Amino acid sequence: MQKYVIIVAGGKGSRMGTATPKQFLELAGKPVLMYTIEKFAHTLPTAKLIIVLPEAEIPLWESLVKAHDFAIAHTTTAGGETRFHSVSNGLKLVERGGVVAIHDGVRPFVANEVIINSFETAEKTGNAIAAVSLKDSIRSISSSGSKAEDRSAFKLIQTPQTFRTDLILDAFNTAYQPFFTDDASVAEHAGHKVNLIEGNYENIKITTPEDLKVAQAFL
Ligand SMILES: Nc1ccn([C@@H]2O[C@H](COP(=O)(O)OP(=O)(O)OP(=O)(O)O)[C@@H](O)[C@H]2O)c(=O)n1
Ligand SMILES: C[C@](O)(CO)[C@H](O)COP(=O)(O)O
Repeated sequence: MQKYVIIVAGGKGSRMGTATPKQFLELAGKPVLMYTIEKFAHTLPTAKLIIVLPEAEIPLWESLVKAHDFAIAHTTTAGGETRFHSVSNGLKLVERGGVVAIHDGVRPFVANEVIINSFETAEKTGNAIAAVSLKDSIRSISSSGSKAEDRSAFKLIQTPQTFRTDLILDAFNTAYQPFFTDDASVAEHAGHKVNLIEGNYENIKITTPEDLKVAQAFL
């Protein structure tokens, strides 16, 4: 089966608060997005890599590719208003009959084993969604205050979220809903049972400034 990887890097990074979107910020002299692409390229050398970028930042990416002599073959496409729209644009470059991992460009520390397991599981079952258990206590919040909850009833959801391409192409053939915060929610909305696989705790989503300090430590 042909393997595809869609790396979504079409966001603005508003919570990071930097003028340059976080996916292009450098860690030890190299943009975050290059680390993420390298991880997939080295783990799955035959996969087709599709990188979704903010339309206005495509020239910036092209200049970074030149400046860093970045030689990994990939196709770029423009993102959309939300992550759902960016994934939809990436899926336009994917054929039926394959398997596709959808991964956040700002999660450079995904483990090789997680990537491999996600493809093996998705090929067998239709989908594989990386997740980890909570380490902190949790409380639900309501107008009357807060209440302790059973953390074993919850998981933190990561990417990659990997699917047979027929399943996810059909699932994304729907109107955007605000609760589509990831690809699993789109597949579930289309009636599919979501299969969780073990993620890795280093696989943080670089979102706010302190995450950059953690990322430095993981290099
Ligand atoms: N319209 C969008 C929004 C997000 N993403 C990508 O989805 C991933 C996870 O999103 P998030 O961390 O929320 O990134 P941003 O939307 O850029 O951040 P913020 O919400 O702080 O603006 C990121 O790699 C981001 O670039 C995307 O491709 N297109
Ligand atoms: C896809 C995701 O990374 C899974 O945890 C997450 O849902 C993205 O959320 P965000 O609202 O774009 O930060």
